[in-house]
Amino acid sequence: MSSILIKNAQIVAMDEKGTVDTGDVLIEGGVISRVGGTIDTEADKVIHAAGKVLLPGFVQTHIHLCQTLFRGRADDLELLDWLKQRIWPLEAAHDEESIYYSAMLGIGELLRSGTTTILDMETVHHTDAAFRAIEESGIRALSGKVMMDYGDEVPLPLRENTEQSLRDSVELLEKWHGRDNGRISYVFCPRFVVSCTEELLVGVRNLSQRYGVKVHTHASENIGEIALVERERGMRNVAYLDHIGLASPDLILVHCVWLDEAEKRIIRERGVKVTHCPGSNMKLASGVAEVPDLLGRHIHVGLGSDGAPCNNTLDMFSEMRLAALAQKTLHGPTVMNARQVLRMATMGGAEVLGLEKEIGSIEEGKKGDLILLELDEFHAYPSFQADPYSRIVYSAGYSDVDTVMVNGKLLMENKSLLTINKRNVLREADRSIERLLKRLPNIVGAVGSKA
Ligand SMILES: N[C@@H](CCSC[C@H]1O[C@@H](n2cnc3c(=O)[nH]cnc32)[C@H](O)[C@@H]1O)C(=O)O
Ligand SMILES: [Zn+2]
Repeated sequence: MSSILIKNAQIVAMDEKGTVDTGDVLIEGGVISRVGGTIDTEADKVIHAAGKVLLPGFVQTHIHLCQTLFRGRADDLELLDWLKQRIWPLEAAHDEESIYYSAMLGIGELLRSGTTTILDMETVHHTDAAFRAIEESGIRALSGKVMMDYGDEVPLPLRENTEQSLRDSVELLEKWHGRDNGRISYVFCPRFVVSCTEELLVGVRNLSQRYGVKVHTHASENIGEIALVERERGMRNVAYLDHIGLASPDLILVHCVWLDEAEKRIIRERGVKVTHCPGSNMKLASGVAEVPDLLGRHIHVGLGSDGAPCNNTLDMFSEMRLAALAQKTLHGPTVMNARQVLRMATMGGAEVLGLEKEIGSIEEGKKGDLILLELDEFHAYPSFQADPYSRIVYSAGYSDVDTVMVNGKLLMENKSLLTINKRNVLREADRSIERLLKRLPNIVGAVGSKA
């Protein structure tokens, strides 16, 4: 049984009590076995962490690894142009290799900046390649192929047959769900109501119940979407999802910017989970989700950066900052304080994923998903009696993360990734997007070379 002993860290535990304490943490067999005080024991590895901050790894509850290769290729566009002229054609041009490097590029960025768990929505095809990247990298992930079987504007290569979409999903589920002692999970990912038939959504509901697997979808991101759903399905978006039986504790809705009172009640009463993506919502001008209101209703809300082309980083520090500042602009400076935001980035995300007993805080019995921040820098000083939450949320950043572990396995040490060959991934990401852009005109004639 391998063990890691972390010595003299400032432990910001993110437990219910809000423990902040300087001391040692022992991880044995991938699990946190002791927290706090001085632990004098032998360990396979000892990390001297004096002056560093020990945190639970960040949990991001909405990512599109398959879109990391499209970073910077869909900026400053109207949302539907963003989606239909750029993202869908680009996704349609993916092959196994480009999916793999898109995922590796994204995971490299996520681990480098302290994210240890993700909820990831892939594209229609080649999802095996994303799972391979997830498996090799060591990140904790729930992932699934996107499902879309409806809509004239969906490019043909992405437009699925209903039965086939369900079958392909189950095939991936049977192959990947529960891999590596549950580090990898499958999740059903119908893209959003506007691109799914009712038959598909009901099929997803039945399979989710049969296999005990979660469902993740975009919902109520923009005004046009909810109007379209209301026109076509005769109900508001979340009300419709409830009507067809999808609203349950296993449903994770991302965005939820445009909810009415009845929909908020549905979410609360059915135990539906919510993901907030402030960077994406601001960049695509979707609106500002009513997060303080949702939290006030005891709805579980996690944070995510969405795909690289609508953010454009996958950095949780940036997302935390935006989550706080966006609400202050609207509701005054006292809402969304630093501790609340950090909770959303850790325990809040764990609750959204149903993993609150396993990750999200530093407590005995939880998995060794931990990060260390090295804050010995101008931007994080003075450190004298500094409020740790303020320091982490408002001052710290991407490059301060220096150690990352998942399941007690070191994935980054001294700012160097151990499971990902950075040089190779950067080079192959460039080659992959170059080849993908060459394929693009053949796949979707309508898309110009600028895409
Ligand atoms: N990041 C996400 C979604 C971006 S599209 C943003 C929103 O546009 C919505 N949408 C898609 N097609 C239409 C449409 O034809 N009219 C109005 N809204 C749409 C859709 O529901 C989604 O919430 C992704 O990569 O899939
Ligand atoms: Zn998204």
